[in-house]
Formats: sequence, C-alpha cells, structure tokens
Amino acid sequence: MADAPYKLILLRHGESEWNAKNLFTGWVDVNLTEKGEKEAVRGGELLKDAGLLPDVLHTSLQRRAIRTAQLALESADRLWIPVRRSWRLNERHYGALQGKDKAQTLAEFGEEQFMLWRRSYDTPPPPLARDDEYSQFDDARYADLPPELRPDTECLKDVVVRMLPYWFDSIVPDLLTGRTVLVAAHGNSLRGLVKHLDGISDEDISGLNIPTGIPLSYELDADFKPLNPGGTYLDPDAAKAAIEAVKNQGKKK
Ligand SMILES: O=C(O)[C@H](O)COP(=O)(O)O
Repeated sequence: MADAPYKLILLRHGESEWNAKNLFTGWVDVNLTEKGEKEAVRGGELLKDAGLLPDVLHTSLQRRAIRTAQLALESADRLWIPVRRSWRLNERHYGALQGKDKAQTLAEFGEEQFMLWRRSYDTPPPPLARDDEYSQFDDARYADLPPELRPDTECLKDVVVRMLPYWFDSIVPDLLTGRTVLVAAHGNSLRGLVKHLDGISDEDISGLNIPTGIPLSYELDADFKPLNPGGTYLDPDAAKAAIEAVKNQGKKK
C-alpha cells in the first residue's frame, strides 16, 4: 500500500456528435466529433505537461469515453497502461429524453421542468420504452447485466448508487497501490463522483457542470478526501468558459 496523497484524474469525453447537435444523449452510443477528438488529444498533452502520467485507466462502456481516453493516452504516450471498463461509469440514462433536442425540450416543457429533469438530484425523466429506437435494453454490451439493473431512466441519485460500488471496489484499490488513476467518463457520472469526493449537498450539486475534454486533477488524503477541494482543472481558463457553455446548453439554438 502506498501513502497518500493519492492521484486521481477525471476526464469527461470530448465533444460528441450529439453534444454538437444539442441532443440529450445518455446511454446512446454516439461518437466524438472532430472537435471532440482534438479536445481529447489536448487533454493528453495537458496531462503530459503537468507530469501527471496515468498508470491505469477506468472507462465506461461508451465509445465517446473509450475513444477520448485512447486519444488522450496516445498523446501522453501512455497507450500501454491497463484498462478497466464498467457500465457503472456510463453516462446517466436520460430516459425518454434520449434523442430529444435540449432547446426544444426547454421550449416545450418550460425552464422549471427542464431543470428538474436535467439537474435535480432525484427526479428522473419519464422512462424510455424498451422497444424505442434509442433504448439500449437489448444492447450486447449489457448482456451480462441482470435485466433489473439495466435502467430505463435515471436521476443523478440513481447514478451515484450504481457508480459508488465501482469507486470503492475498483478505483480505490488502484489508488491504494499508489497508481495515478485516470477515470474517463461522462458529465453526469463524473458529477456523481465529484459530489461524493467533495461532499456536495443534494441541492448544491445542481449547480455543478463538467466541461468536455479538460482533465480535472485531485489529490486525495488517506481518507480519500480532496486536498484540493473541487479539484484542479489543468486548463482553468478553458474550463471556465466550457462550464458556462454546458450550463446554458438548453438555451442555445
Ligand atoms: O447525456 C447528455 O445529453 C450529456 O452528455 C449530458 O447532458 P446534460 O449536461 O444535459 O446532463
């Protein structure tokens, strides 16, 4: 076992095709845009420049996170590190909103309902029908998952409940050995993890947004509490602008 501080890097995937189109995505397995690929490469350069070289990677089962990690690790010259994947790091399942335009949803349902679905801690959107074109219920990658664990919708609280066992059982043991751990995941699975790490309340977490493609580094003490609360973005100026953009997503045309 190594001594604290433990080094953890969180990386949201680069811009996806549906981020660019302003569509609710959730478990739909969309790819990165060219801009998203560039963000990922730059993310790797930032890691290298900061001397934060990951020893192990944890990702979701979704290609936008998998590819972001690969591009970032390639530019940091760390493609060879071990990789562990879990559905527990997936994006929040967005239920019946998957495939819907964010601006249209805001216009149709009003700001209060829109924000309740998008940012409240415990109100999930309506469930997605299992035969919907945007359902992943029968996707081969979830075949090993008992049907009752495959979501039809999730709120952030549901994400925290399914993500934390992975944090404790898989990520913490890697940190304990002294490895620098990279977690390449999604806006809401990372919001759930940050909520846990920083002890953010159910109310305040609604104001937290995570930008695409910019590494967020944490140093954790022996109790896995951040020595740098809120983490440190490796490009703080870019992060600030990108956080505002995520926050205002429904509002743009
Ligand atoms: O799933 C999505 O649509 C996004 O990746 C995250 O969306 P949000 O910022 O609207 O929750």
